Amino acid sequence: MNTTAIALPQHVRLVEVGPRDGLQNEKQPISVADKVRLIDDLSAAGLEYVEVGSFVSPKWVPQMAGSAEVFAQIRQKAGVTYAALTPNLKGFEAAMLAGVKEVAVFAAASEAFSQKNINCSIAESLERFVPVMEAARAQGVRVRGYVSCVLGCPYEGEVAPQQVAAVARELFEMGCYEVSLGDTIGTGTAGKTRTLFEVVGRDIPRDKLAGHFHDTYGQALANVYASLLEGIQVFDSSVAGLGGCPYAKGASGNVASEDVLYLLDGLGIHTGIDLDALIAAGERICAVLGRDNGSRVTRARRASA
Ligand SMILES: CC(C)(COP(=O)([O-])OP(=O)([O-])OC[C@H]1O[C@@H](n2cnc3c(N)ncnc32)[C@H](O)[C@@H]1OP(=O)([O-])[O-])[C@@H](O)C(=O)NCCC(=O)NCCSC(=O)C[C@@](C)(O)CC(=O)[O-]
Repeated sequence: MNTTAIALPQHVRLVEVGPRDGLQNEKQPISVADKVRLIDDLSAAGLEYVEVGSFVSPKWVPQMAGSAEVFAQIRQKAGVTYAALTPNLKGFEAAMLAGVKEVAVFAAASEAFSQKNINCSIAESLERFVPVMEAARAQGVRVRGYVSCVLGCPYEGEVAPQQVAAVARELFEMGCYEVSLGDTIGTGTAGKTRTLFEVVGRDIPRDKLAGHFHDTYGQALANVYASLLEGIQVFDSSVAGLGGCPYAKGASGNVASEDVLYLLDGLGIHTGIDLDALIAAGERICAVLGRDNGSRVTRARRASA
């Protein structure tokens, strides 16, 4: 592990995945109006990137079925990227019809998770992405890439960083402008996170990598900090810590956006996001869902108010 001191970045971009990763696993129906309100609250709070939904099979992830309607109704703010997940060409075409300007493809570093999540092997998933990348290039649409299970798999256990690097490299070489490394089940620790970015960073410039940490084992903020030390400047997070993965039993939500923002604010790192507005957005959606707020910062603020 390279432990040489690295200057922390002055600016970090948060990719808000709450409306997609956060809500995709909710069992109760959530109205289009509530999703739209959440997304509009998030952009108003200063988030520059919001993952709005997915164009996946409604049989697999029913909660994302209304993504086209959500796209049609959000108030698109200038300078904000509104993205969607597309697992194949069918999803990409549906996203284009809905007016989506940026998409994400998602692969896994573990074969078993790939089968459970998208019903194909890693190699087959990468083949499916080729026509998506071609269509995206032809239409001037940017594509972000995800790799799941980068620090552990619910079915296979340990995942070697070299295995993650191989999948990430494929995504990058096929044209993903950024690859987000997902600790899907939140088992990663700070040391493993640093090693992961050191290994993947040999093939892909670090300013083309992002960290995506779930907080199942309470390690997500430590892993964000470890990633900052490795020169990573983009993090996926979910307002109020919403979420969990339908194909990773027991996985909790992403690290709460409010808590990451508190960390970054404390380090003097600029994000352009207003913490109070973000807290209000999280409280509002939690009231709609009737669930506890997963942000420690919000809970602490509430307790001291
Ligand atoms: C990938 C498939 C579609 C393969 O599913 P499949 O069953 O192998 O696909 P298929 O091509 O055989 O098609 C089966 C049916 O699905 C339809 N279909 C086919 N494609 C689409 C589409 N795009 N949109 C809508 N419908 C679609 C297709 O038309 C057909 O419909 P039928 O004839 O049975 O009525 C399926 O497995 C799927 O939708 N999986 C979704 C998985 C998902 O969304 N997981 C959560 C997101 S990933 C994640 O959360 C991790 C991440 C990114 O956050 C990072 C991390 O934390 O690790």
